[in-house]
Amino acid sequence: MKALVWLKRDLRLHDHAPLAEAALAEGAAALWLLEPAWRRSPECDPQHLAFALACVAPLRDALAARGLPLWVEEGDAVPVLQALHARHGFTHLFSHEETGPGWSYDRDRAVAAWCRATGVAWHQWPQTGVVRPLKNRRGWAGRWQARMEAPQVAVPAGWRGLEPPRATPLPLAPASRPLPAAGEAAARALLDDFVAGRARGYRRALSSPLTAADGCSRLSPHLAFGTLSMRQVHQATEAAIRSTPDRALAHGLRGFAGRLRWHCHFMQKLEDEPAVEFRNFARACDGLREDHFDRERFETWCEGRTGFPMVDACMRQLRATGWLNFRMRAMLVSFAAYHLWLHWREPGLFLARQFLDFEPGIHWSQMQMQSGTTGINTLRIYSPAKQARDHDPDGTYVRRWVPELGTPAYPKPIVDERTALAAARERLYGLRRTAEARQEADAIQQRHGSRKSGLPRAGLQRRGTSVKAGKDTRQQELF
Ligand SMILES: Cc1cc2nc3c(=O)[nH]c(=O)nc-3n(C[C@H](O)[C@H](O)[C@H](O)COP(=O)(O)OP(=O)(O)OC[C@H]3O[C@@H](n4cnc5c(N)ncnc54)[C@H](O)[C@@H]3O)c2cc1C
Repeated sequence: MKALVWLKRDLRLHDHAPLAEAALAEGAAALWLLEPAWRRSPECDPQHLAFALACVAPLRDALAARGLPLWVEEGDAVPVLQALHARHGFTHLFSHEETGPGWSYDRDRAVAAWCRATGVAWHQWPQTGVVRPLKNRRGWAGRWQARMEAPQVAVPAGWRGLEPPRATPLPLAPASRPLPAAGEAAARALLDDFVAGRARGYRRALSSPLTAADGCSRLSPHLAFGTLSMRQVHQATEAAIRSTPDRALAHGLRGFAGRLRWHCHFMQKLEDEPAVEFRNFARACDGLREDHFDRERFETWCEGRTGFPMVDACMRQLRATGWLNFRMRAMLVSFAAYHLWLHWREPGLFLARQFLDFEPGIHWSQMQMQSGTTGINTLRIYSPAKQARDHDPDGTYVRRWVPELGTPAYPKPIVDERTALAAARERLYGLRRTAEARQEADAIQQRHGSRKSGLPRAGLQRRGTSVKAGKDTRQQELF
């Protein structure tokens, strides 16, 4: 057997089944592809490229030290694989499963066809809790648990390289904004620091943009690029909970542990229904906003100049840093969807480029959830003024990001909140009351709703009338 390990969003040495399997081969190499389809895709930003390459560089060194060459190639998957196959005659292609955007789904189908035609055996391993293929959600949580508790895959002592590793220069990719430390060692240090103490204030810190940047784990880019496996994060968290005598730390860690499940729970939705990247979960919502897209409003929102200080502060923080906490992400989307009545797709693409941690399964599910198009969750309209009162009571955060507030340079509100929300509620509640929408909601819940959440079974009523922003911890109950 000659093996090629295709590294995708799994840029690590540890807990890596494809790399471990390749250690059994008589000859092996690894490949990381800089794909034009990725660079062209509307979700991709230079920060993603720069971060990925900063993860690839130390990984290539670590693999080379154990005899495995990591080739970095620019090009589409099939022609690159074809050329490498012609040169090295690999018999097996090893990779992790990917739950990605449409372009990666199409590319995987093309690669599968090429493998079949060429006689190369392509083996893919799961690396999260996402189950492929999945008939329904029964037993999903138990499977997630079993996967996360399975022993981590050991790092092989070495590989028999198809050729000696060479340190050719990596492509240059200037970042569009400052990046956090990249690579497996940085990811591990961040995880260790969090579970050893920083998680103590997690539950208190996560909602306010003043405290969340330090109080949250900040592991999301590492999970998105795979410098850590979900299993590593889960096991480190559970080990810390078991061993710490500090009850406050254990409490914080338990809150964090729950969110790790959400990661995979949301990704599973895209795996099960890839089209939700492009269209509404609830088809009853088709046509609701599509024909009302106001580009000027959209651009004002993107620029952080809506005249709603909390919204603008969050947008400006996000644009400057590539990260924002969950509650404020939700508020930005709710504002775009309800106050500005914008369909979620374009705002979602814009945000995908801003989020260093862009993870399609979470992202598109959340975009739709916060826009009220999933058909099953409570409509959640965030009041920017209330979020400011609750999470930035003395205005420190807003002043930091909107220094011109209170001067003529700051714009007037782009919409009248009361009128905009009244219109939004009327349209959405009117729609939800229809028999078709209710029937469809039952089907969506059967397919995508969490069985552990206590959601009503099909046929039993969902409420769907609340307009308050509740606690983040109730989020899973909603979708
Ligand atoms: C509109 C919108 C879009 C989002 N897009 C993304 C995205 O592209 N990528 C992404 O990783 N997260 C996304 N999230 C979820 C969440 O905001 C981020 O995971 C979190 O802010 C990342 O910071 P952290 O790692 O410090 O999180 P922590 O609070 O420390 O949580 C740890 C991990 O748990 C998972 N997690 C936490 N909250 C959620 C959640 N609500 N849903 C699913 N998983 C969660 C993430 O993997 C996260 O890294 C989105 C949320 C919203 C409202």
